[in-house]
Amino acid sequence: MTGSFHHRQELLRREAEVQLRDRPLPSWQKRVLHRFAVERDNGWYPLLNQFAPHTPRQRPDLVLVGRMGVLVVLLRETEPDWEDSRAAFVWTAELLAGASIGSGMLSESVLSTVVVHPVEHTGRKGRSTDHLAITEDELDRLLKRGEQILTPDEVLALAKHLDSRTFDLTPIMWNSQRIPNQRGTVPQVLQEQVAASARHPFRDWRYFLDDAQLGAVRRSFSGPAQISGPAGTGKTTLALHRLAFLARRGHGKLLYTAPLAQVPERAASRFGQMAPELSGQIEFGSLHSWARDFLAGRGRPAEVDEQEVRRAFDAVWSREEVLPGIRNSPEYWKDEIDRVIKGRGVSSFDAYRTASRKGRGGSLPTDFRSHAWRFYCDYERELSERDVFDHSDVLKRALAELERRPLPRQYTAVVVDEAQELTLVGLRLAHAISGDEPDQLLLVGDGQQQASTGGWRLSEAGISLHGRGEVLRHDYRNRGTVLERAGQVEAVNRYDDGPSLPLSGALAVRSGGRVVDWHGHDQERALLGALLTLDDESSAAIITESEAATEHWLDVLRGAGVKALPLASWDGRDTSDTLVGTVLQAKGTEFRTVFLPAEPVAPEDTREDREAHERRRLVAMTRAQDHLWLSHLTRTR
Ligand SMILES: Nc1ncnc2c1ncn2[C@@H]1O[C@H](COP(=O)(O)OP(=O)(O)OP(=O)(O)O)[C@@H](O)[C@H]1O
Repeated sequence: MTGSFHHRQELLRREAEVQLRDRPLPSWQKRVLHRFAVERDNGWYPLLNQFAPHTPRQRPDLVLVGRMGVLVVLLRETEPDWEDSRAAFVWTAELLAGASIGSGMLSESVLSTVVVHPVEHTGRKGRSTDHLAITEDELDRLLKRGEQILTPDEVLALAKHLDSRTFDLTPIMWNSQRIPNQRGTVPQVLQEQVAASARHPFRDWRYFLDDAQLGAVRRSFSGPAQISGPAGTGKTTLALHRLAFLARRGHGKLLYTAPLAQVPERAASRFGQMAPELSGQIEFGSLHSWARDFLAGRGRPAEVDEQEVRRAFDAVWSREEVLPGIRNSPEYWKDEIDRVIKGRGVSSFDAYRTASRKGRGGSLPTDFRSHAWRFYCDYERELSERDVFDHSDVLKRALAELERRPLPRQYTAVVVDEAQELTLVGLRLAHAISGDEPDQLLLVGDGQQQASTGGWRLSEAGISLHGRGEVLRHDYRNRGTVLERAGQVEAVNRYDDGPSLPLSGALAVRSGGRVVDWHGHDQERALLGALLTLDDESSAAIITESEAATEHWLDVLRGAGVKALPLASWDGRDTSDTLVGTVLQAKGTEFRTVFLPAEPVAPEDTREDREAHERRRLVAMTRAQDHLWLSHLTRTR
């Protein structure tokens, strides 16, 4: 066996020698090419640049397609400029842009650039932003180690695609005409993969996109744009791919932000799994932390003293007279200040009287606005007497500062995820950060998942989409049964500025799944029982409405000896602990199994409260990939 293996290798090497004999290549390059040609039997397909060794500086000398992806190879005596290695990458990526290989469209993450130097090279080696530099004696490291991303059929399809797209690259040691396709039709391949994926995602989001996603990744927008689509349709995935795509085509900074604290942190961790070499080019942070750092950088106070702010609010609340006909909870009034008055940047009673309360409707008593305005003025007085400011003030100040003196260097792109949670001031700030170059601001969101109340129209922030809106519809996360149930939730979309699609219109990519409706008295026992029967590979979370319920369930789990972790302190990495947290903390997450216990919730006596509650329920349910457990507690009297 070993003998015949070596014999075959020797045969291939000799064949390569004959094929390359007339090429005026330096001997070290020939050695490298022979080595690659021998790998043909291990599923690597080499394509040589027809101009090699006089390959134009910004082109690859060789492209190698294999199960571990596509290698853009530069054979160089000295280290190439980063612009050259990037250009070689982009050139190859553009050739592959339209390649559809059964399970989807290929993302650029399957490509990587490698610079191979002769063995005597003494210069820099290792990984940089733009390439991996090695010497010829380290080729094994490249060809033998690594994750297998592509099937043999896909490898061949890609190699053939490259061969057919350019005269610059020619197959060495293989002939695309002579190798037939090995298996069935494209949809058949896809179906097989979906069916075979009972446990794991059937395709890796880092390498495969659908055509709507890929179109939006590559599309050149001539102004602010929006990506929408129901839960699980890959909006964040698309945004991350777009950032990588843009990062590879420029050297400016890019920003990914969201109006929620944990979302950017988790996105950063996903981006690190996809394109770690580009991580330094992209800033990930919440809009508040961006505003705070920006103000601090300009020498302006920016830290919010949360406790003092709470005391200021409580002081006003304790003096509050009950207003008949309106919900008298501190949360309601806090929301009115945060989302409507300060959130919309209203600065006078006259402006407030006529201000839109989009998404904060309900029939209000006639003197509601004057009452609320008085409340707000009292609160502001309390803040200033304590010499503190709140989170809304931080956004407002950052916006004012940016209008006074714009950023010295603009971002190449600004992505705002969970955009439906922005206040109007937040939206204006995001717009101001993105500057006035077109193609910079990308809003990513889904109105049906808006957890907070209140809203705006893009035009109020001077933004118009002019058709620059993409809607995704294939749900990659929720299995059919879970999607169907979540689609029944009446989550009213109050954010619908651009085109959108309700969850009930989404198409489940994966079928199956299970929804358990539990009825009974002792939900702690029932939930624990169900949790303990899950197999070890299942990631599980309990999602609650309130912080109090989160605390309760953490106690229940720990009391039963189950390892539990609050969602608020989870960094998004795989864990065997059961995660517990509120819907807001669960934004942007997903788990194989999700438990939704019943809990006493505050009476919802306004329409907007009821609507927000339904939307939060939809968010919670759509965190489940395979299995959803819903409690319908029969309360004992
Ligand atoms: N083209 C794809 N191929 C395979 N998996 C995908 C693809 N696009 C997205 N996914 C997977 O689907 C899941 C949902 O994706 P993502 O979080 O980007 O969706 P989303 O629309 O931002 O969701 P939500 O609005 O609910 O937060 C993730 O597990 C992601 O990896």
